[in-house]
Amino acid sequence: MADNKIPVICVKDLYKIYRVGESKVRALNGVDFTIYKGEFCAIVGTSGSGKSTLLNMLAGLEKPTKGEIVIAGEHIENKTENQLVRFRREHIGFIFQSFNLLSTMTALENVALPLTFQGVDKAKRLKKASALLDLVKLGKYKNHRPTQMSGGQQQRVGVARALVVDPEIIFADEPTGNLDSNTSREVMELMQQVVHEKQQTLVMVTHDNHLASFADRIFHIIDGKIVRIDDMTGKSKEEREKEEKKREEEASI
Ligand SMILES: Nc1ncnc2c1ncn2[C@@H]1O[C@H](COP(=O)(O)OP(=O)(O)OP(=O)(O)O)[C@@H](O)[C@H]1O
Repeated sequence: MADNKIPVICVKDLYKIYRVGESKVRALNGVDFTIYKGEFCAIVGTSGSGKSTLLNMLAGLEKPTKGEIVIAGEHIENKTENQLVRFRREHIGFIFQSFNLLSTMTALENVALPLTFQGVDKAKRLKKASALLDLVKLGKYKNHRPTQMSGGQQQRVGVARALVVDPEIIFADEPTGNLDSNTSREVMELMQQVVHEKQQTLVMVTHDNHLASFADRIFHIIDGKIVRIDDMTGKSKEEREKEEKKREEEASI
């Protein structure tokens, strides 16, 4: 990460309280943090800890009960639905667990699709999509449809599609949930490399400590609160694995 840190996501005193009948669920219970340009951050926690709620708030898909969210310099908590649609289109890329690729389109067409919405002309769209598929090492699969590719290859198409519009910020929700461990590692290393090269900002939510260990910083969420942030910046793969093992041992005590 650069020395001059540029804040990209600032969250202040964030609460999300759901009412279920007579009772209240504090899905987010006072969350504060800042994420900087060029960072890969993982939000890790068990099922029901509040990860998806937090990601939905950051993406403006749900309104907080209380608190502030500033993304790329703009407060998003008070934006209208139309403003949010435009905001997401201009600043944010999404990578989901289910790849959400269109089955009737080739890999190239799937990756080029988001550029259509930006009004980019066809020749440019295909050129850019092609370069992205080369980047995710799918140069030979440009004309394959999703059903003609493995799960890992489809996920890499999903990564290429999220990156094709050069989003400042990428949100990923369990991005390798359907993949085996080797393919997961490949996808994570790819995301790590691309985010650092392009100085984008990646926020990933996961329940998996091993996946989280690929991040620069790991935010641990329990019962709607960030209880600890581990800084892994500059640590080697071996050091990360050692720390992950230590965390697992601590968790089992
Ligand atoms: N729409 C809703 N109405 C009521 N309660 C909700 C709603 N959405 C989430 N919750 C509750 O808020 C808490 C946090 O849920 P959330 O989905 O954010 O957890 P999570 O960490 O993403 O879990 P998982 O890994 O299982 O997806 C849980 O107790 C959940 O039951």
